[in-house]
Amino acid sequence: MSSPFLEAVALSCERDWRLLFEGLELNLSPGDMLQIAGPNGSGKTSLLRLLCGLMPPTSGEVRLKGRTLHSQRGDLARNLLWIGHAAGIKGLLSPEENLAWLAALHQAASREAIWSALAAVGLRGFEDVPCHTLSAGQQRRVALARLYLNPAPLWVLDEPFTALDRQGVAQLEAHLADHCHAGGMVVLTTHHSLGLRPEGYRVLELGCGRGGQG
Ligand SMILES: Nc1ncnc2c1ncn2[C@@H]1O[C@H](COP(=O)(O)OP(=O)(O)OP(=O)(O)O)[C@@H](O)[C@H]1O
Repeated sequence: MSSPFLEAVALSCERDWRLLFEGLELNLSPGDMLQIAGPNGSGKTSLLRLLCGLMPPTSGEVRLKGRTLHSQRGDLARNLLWIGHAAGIKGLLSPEENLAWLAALHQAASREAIWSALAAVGLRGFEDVPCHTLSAGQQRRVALARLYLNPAPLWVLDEPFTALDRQGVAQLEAHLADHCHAGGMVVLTTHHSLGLRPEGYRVLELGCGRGGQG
């Protein structure tokens, strides 16, 4: 049997001497969407950071296509797109400039592709204004435009619905579901109840002792 695309094996995470979770197991294969749920401080963001290799686990390991994450750092950018809780964009740069350098971390994008991604998230006409002049929801939309540019199969998203209006939430839900239907994968945290759930949707609840996906 082939390995899952992403797998966490006996994962434990301790921060500031506090054990957030231990023995956590999860796996993702094409088409899957995994929502990490749990109360504030239960370790959702910490888990996403472990899955992206942004910090090491206290014990256990994360495997990408059957191989431990730290042995294949070079492949990570091709396989995984991380969008953190903060929009992660530079206020002095325009949406186009932000997306150009963020895309270049994975694969350079043409100006046409960037403008079309910005149009897809409703930012036509805002391509070249400094991002600090945009509203919170518009800044979030700039970050989310990366989901229209990046070919990585696995998207890891920390609170992606933050600051979006109702139309933005519906559009993002549809885009995530389309990605999964096309064989992509999504891991996300959100306190929002997803209205649109692809077939491979599951929830992993933190904050109730040992981890494990339900
Ligand atoms: N940089 C850090 N250094 C030390 N401890 C941290 C750090 N970041 C988070 N923690 C601690 O780890 C615990 C879990 O934080 P985390 O951000 O993973 O929770 P969360 O479930 O995502 O919370 P929320 O729902 O509020 O976003 C918290 O107790 C927090 O204080």
